[in-house]
Amino acid sequence: MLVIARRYPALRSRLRLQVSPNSTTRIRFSQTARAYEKDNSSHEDPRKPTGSYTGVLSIFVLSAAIGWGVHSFNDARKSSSNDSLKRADPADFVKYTLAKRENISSTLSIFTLKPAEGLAIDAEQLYGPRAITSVQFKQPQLQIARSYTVLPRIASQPPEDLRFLIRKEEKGEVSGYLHRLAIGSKIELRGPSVEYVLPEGVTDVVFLAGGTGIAPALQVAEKVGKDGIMHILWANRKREDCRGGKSDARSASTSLGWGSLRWNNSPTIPAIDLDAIEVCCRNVSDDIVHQLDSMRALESTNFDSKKTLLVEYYVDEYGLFIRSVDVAKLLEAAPRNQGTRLLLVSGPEGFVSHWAGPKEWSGGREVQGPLGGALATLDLHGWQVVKL
Ligand SMILES: Cc1cc2nc3c(=O)[nH]c(=O)nc-3n(C[C@H](O)[C@H](O)[C@H](O)COP(=O)(O)OP(=O)(O)OC[C@H]3O[C@@H](n4cnc5c(N)ncnc54)[C@H](O)[C@@H]3O)c2cc1C
Repeated sequence: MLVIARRYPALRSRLRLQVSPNSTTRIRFSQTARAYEKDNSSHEDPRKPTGSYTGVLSIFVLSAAIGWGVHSFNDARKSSSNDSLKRADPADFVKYTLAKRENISSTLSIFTLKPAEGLAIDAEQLYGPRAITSVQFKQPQLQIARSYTVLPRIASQPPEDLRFLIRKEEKGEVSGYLHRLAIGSKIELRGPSVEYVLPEGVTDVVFLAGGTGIAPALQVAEKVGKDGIMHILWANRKREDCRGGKSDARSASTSLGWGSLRWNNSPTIPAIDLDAIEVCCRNVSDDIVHQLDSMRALESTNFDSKKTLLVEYYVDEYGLFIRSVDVAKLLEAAPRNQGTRLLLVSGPEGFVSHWAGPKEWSGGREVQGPLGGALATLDLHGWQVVKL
């Protein structure tokens, strides 16, 4: 039965709806508040104050009032957006409203959902510090569900909203249904399911992402942050799915030089000059390329200005494919740090199988299965491979 379920995704999810959802891991947050202490003693102005004390006092009172006002406004915003929402049990479906659907390309859209009935998926678990999570969407007529990976939050996003990158599959039951829904429709979600928990002390990540496999890559990038260096190799069938995306290898070869990146002597990833072979424009301001660019910019503002997030774009229709030889060189070039080195693979079944061999089913759950595919032929020098 499990073999049948793997071959026929629709049946697989039908089975899934009848069993309990994937176990979830509760992760505690340790919130670190940074205090910036100023030692003013060495910066005292020896000059006498020129304004009157009344003037100084009025400015002080005014600033205090504004400060209090801003504080209360923020508090009010927090309580209206978060505190009024109850956390849903991960096993129960909860209703969300489809607030926005932005078409990225002819088949890809970003869905923005808002809680509809005062219940919301537990954000602490969903965006937990080391958990890579997904959420199940229900197709109510067929009573089947499919998993989708939540995108990390962007600056303009209200905290209770959820964003997903969803491909409309040809004859896809759930993805087709979601793409047909009118704005304002209700959608039932449950979760989160924890797909993977990042180990402590990750210093290096290479992420091979195929199509929508970029969603978990974004989650990993956000969680690894500046603590490690991450290299995403993102393959798309069509340029329309990643239009505007510029590879770091290309900019490195022209302006920065590989020496300025942490992985010195880094590989001969082909300089992908996509701009030279196309004239394209971006029409969605909050698309995935934009989100990646923002993360790249954020993560290169560390003290030594070295980039900690690097992205290479590959496009099948232009004959630009990720090559095993490039992956091998990338793994080899990474410094032998003490920390954990992860080689993550995510995307459609065919993509994951090609690189790391198929995932397997065991006890009603999808498990890693043995390492196969192209990566099994490489010398991995201690890199741990994980199929997502
Ligand atoms: C953890 C996880 C996270 C995921 N995250 C995302 C994400 O962020 N974004 C995303 O777009 N997808 C994601 N997916 C994939 C997603 O869950 C669905 O598998 C995908 O949307 C297709 O579902 P569907 O119901 O639309 O298609 P299905 O109806 O399952 O069909 C899929 C394909 O199989 C074919 N097919 C279906 N039934 C049969 C049959 N009986 N015989 C032959 N062929 C058949 C269809 O024609 C179609 O091409 C994720 C999957 C997992 C497991």
